[in-house]
Amino acid sequence: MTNNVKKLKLRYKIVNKFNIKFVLNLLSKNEKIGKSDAIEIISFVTKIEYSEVLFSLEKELSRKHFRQIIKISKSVAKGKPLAYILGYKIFRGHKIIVNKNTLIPRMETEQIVDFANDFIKTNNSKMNILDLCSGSGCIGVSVALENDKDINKIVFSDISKKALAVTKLNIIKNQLNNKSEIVKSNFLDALITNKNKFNILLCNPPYIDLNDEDVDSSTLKFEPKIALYAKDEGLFFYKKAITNIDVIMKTEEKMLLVFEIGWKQKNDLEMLLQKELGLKYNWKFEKDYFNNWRYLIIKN
Ligand SMILES: C[S@@+](CC[C@H](N)C(=O)[O-])C[C@H]1O[C@@H](n2cnc3c(N)ncnc32)[C@H](O)[C@@H]1O
Repeated sequence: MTNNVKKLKLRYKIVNKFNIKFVLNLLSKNEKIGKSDAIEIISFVTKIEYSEVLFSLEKELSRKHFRQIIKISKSVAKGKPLAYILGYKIFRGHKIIVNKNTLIPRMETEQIVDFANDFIKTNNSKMNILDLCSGSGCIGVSVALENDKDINKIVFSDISKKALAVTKLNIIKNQLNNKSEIVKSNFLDALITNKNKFNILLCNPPYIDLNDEDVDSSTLKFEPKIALYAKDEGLFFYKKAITNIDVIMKTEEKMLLVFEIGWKQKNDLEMLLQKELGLKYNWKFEKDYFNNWRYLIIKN
């Protein structure tokens, strides 16, 4: 027997006996595949719950599953976001459907839901909520799932028909149809025309300056440009929202607005708020878990 055939036979033998531990080890050798991605891939292919994968290390994998895992891992190693391959992203523990027409929900954005949850818990009345620039709908869906009884209605709004189709899938999958509405709108335009008014506005708008060259290459290559960039050094949508608070919010009741912001935008936004709002409403900025200024919060 030649050496090569021996090697092949040996490989075949190994490849027929691999378990999850072996595959995790194999994937960990590629620095472009994070551990959580590796677990997510194994979970997706084997249908073992994500939380159970590390308790199933001795479980043997079929050749078919092994091949699928390797195929997905190769795409991830080449830079394709895992969420687009799997068709979902876990956001606050909720499985959110995504595709190439929606931004992949980010960890930073999860905190917006915390601000909303705190506000809802300290106010008794049933809330009307706007998820503005909804994309996949991750923010509004999470708020609805986490505050079942205290919500009257959630409006999901975006300019992209294709993104709103994904929002719709997430609403249906989570059985939120009876309290959700979808409005296609160029930012606030259609909402204002419809005379919609809200207690809570949550918004992660496009906020990258058109001239910013410091954008992650995978984001640039795979995620929709319309979800990323905004005019006026990235401030365009904040300006529009701030100057329309009285039109879009139920200012006679308790109100909350939360915006995700770029980590370099706090100073510019402070000047804008001083100019446009003065002392009319209270505002503050909060940091994310990475210690970056990430949220603008406005209340009455
Ligand atoms: C940064 S993404 C946020 C998506 C989602 N809320 C999230 O946090 O993952 C911004 C979203 O704004 C939408 N968008 C861009 N321009 C818009 C406009 N003029 N009016 C309304 N939505 C817009 C994009 O389609 C995209 O879905």
